[in-house]
Formats: sequence, structure tokens, C-alpha cells
Amino acid sequence: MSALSIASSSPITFSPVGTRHLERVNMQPAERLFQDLDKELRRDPNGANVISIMKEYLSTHDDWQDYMNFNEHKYARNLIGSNDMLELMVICWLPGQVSPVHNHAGQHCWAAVLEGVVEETHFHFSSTHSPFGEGPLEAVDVHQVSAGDVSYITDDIALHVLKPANDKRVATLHCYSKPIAECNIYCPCHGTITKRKLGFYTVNKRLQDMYDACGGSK
Ligand SMILES: N[C@@H](CS(=O)O)C(=O)O
Ligand SMILES: [Fe+2]
Repeated sequence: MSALSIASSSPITFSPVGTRHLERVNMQPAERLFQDLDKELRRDPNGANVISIMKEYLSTHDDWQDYMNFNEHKYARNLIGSNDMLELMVICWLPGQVSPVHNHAGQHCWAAVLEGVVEETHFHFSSTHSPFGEGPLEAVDVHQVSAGDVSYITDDIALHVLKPANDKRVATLHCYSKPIAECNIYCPCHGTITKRKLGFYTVNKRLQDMYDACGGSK
């Protein structure tokens, strides 16, 4: 596998200095975004500039639509690219689809809204008023995120749930650093934890045989 492993119709590899610029020109904007995020996260693992990089992409490009695939059974995770530092995906939500209460496996999660309006609910344990503890959970914040805006969460901030805020479909662009192969799902009533492997509905714009997303009620 190349140093930069990214889903693309034409495989991208690092090339000798001199031709790198030409390769970048030939990339799709979403592939360039992946490369820009990779560079930023290697410079600063906390990704101080990730939000501005994502917002710049959102305001100038729409090739994320090429990755937009919905699944009637659950919210659909469509991978743009991944490597050891990050994974970048378009997540598509039909009205009524919702993620379970979950964490992010100790990683950074940035979620930009591409289309529609998202409702995000933060949860803490009632016993500790923090994202760490035991027993029932309580919703501590509910807010909406509109197209063009970027939300950010880590396990230190809260557990969360996302869903479309109204009866219109939603597309979000998620950047995880580092990649999350598995997360915790929480039963809100008891705080019981279940491990859930995270799969992809499409990779490199191609449907995958098995799709096992992070739960979802529909
Ligand atoms: N973290 C979730 C999507 S969301 O609800 O933030 C996932 O990657 O499946
Ligand atoms: Fe999440």
C-alpha cells in the first residue's frame, strides 16, 4: 500500500519531487482535501487548521456529491480516503436515520455539513455529569449544524448522536484522526456499552458487499 492510501479512481502515490505538483493538479478536489488534511494533521495532531481547511473546501467545491450514496436501512458511510493519520468520508442520512449514542475511540472527529441541517445531541453520564462514568445518560446539549458549518467532538467533550434536523436528507463530511475502526455504543437508560465495528457502504465510490455501520435505528 502506498504511503498515501486514498480511495480514488486513479491510485495516488507519492512521486519524486518535480512531478508531485502535476499529480496534485490532476487530483479531484476531495482528494486534494484529503492530502491537505493529512499534511495539517502531521504538522499538528490536534488539527488547529482542520476547520478552516474543511470550510474552504465546502465553499469552493461540490465533488463530494460523487461520494453521496444513501442506504434505506441505515445512515451510509462512504469513504473518500484513509491512511494511518486520518479517514475522510461522506456520511449520508435519510430523514429519520440516527446514529446510536456513541464515542469516538479517543480520536478527533470533525463533521462538516454538506447538505441539509443536522441535529447533534451531546450526552453525559448523569452520575458524574461527564462523558465518563456508569449508569444512565442525560442529554446535556442539543444544537443544529447547518450546511457550511463544522462541528467538532472528542470523548473528553461528550458522547453524541446525529440525525437530520427535519424531514430532508442530510450529507456530512467526517474527518477522523486517527481513523476509527471501532467505537462504543451506549444504552442511554443503563449506560451499557457495546463495541461496534465501523464499516463502509461505499469505498472508492464502489458499493461494499457487507455494510455494518455504527448502529442506527433505521
Ligand atoms: N461517528 C459516527 C457518525 S456520527 O453520528 O458522528 C460514525 O462514524 O459512524
Ligand atoms: Fe459520531
